[in-house]
Amino acid sequence: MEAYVSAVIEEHYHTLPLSVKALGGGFYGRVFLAVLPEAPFRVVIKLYLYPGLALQEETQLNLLHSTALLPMPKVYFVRVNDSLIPYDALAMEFLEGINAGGEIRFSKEDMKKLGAVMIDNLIAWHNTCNPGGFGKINAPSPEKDWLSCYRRKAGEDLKKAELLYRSGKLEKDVFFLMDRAYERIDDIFYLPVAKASLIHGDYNTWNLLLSEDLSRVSGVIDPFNCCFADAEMDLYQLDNANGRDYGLLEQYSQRVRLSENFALKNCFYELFTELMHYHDAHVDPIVPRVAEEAEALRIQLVRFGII
Ligand SMILES: Nc1ncnc2c1ncn2[C@@H]1O[C@H](COP(=O)(O)OP(=O)(O)OP(=O)(O)O)[C@@H](O)[C@H]1O
Repeated sequence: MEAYVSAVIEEHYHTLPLSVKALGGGFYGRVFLAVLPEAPFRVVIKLYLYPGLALQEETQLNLLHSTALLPMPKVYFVRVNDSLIPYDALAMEFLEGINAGGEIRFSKEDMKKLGAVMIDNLIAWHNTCNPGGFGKINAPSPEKDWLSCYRRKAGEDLKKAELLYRSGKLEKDVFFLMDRAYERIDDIFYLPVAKASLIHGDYNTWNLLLSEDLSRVSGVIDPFNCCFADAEMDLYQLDNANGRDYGLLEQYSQRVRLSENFALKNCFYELFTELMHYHDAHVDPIVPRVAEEAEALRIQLVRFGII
């Protein structure tokens, strides 16, 4: 893939990179740092394993960038796949820093201070609202009601879970629980959501960067399905990776009053969204993780008298 990165750079900047280094990769892409002999000197190139995602991420990064308190990479350009380079590519600014989701040797209080900054930024996004309603960025006719918007999305996620179940990749109990929960979606989402908030969609500490000396949060990357939604849809990610060490959800809930049915919605969002990712990225579900998420949802459904 490094050769494709060089080709993207050469085509756009008319010079070959001095070096190309792999930075990482996840469900949907592979990320590289290209060093150039001239400005902008360092360019991050993300190659996407599936078409369409680069343009989506560009739109999402541009909107998040304009409303963020923390640095976000500027998008330099997007290149759609063709016979020369078979991957969609997004070129963006390199942000200095180390991954906040790694092993951070820091006192509890210092971790919490960094966590507070991460939460300030998230709240700024959540306070960025679309008066037109819920849905994708630039949706021509956003939905006035969150549940009407989310019911359709969760229905699509359920179909994806069913495909995983029918191909033997998802436990029957998990799929049946999702099916039952979906049937009762009106009872789960019984409180209207007042604001169509901008969400990042993947706000966990793996997507946050810290300065080398750990003194500040140096950036946020990698939104996914960033859109105007129920702000609480962003929150299950706060407990992912080492988010609890930064006290992320705890601090968010001290700043923003969570809804009465938050715990129930949180488990629903997590299970349905995670299964969608496994399906879309063609990755086999991690059985114990999914079982744990399903059990958490089952407990909440019982607690709320829904099953
Ligand atoms: N703009 C950037 N500046 C500095 N480092 C970056 C930048 N973008 C990505 N990285 C590094 O590359 C790694 C992988 O990036 P990213 O999270 O976007 O890709 P991914 O995990 O492949 O994404 P996805 O979850 O969409 O598959 C990050 O953890 C980070 O260390």
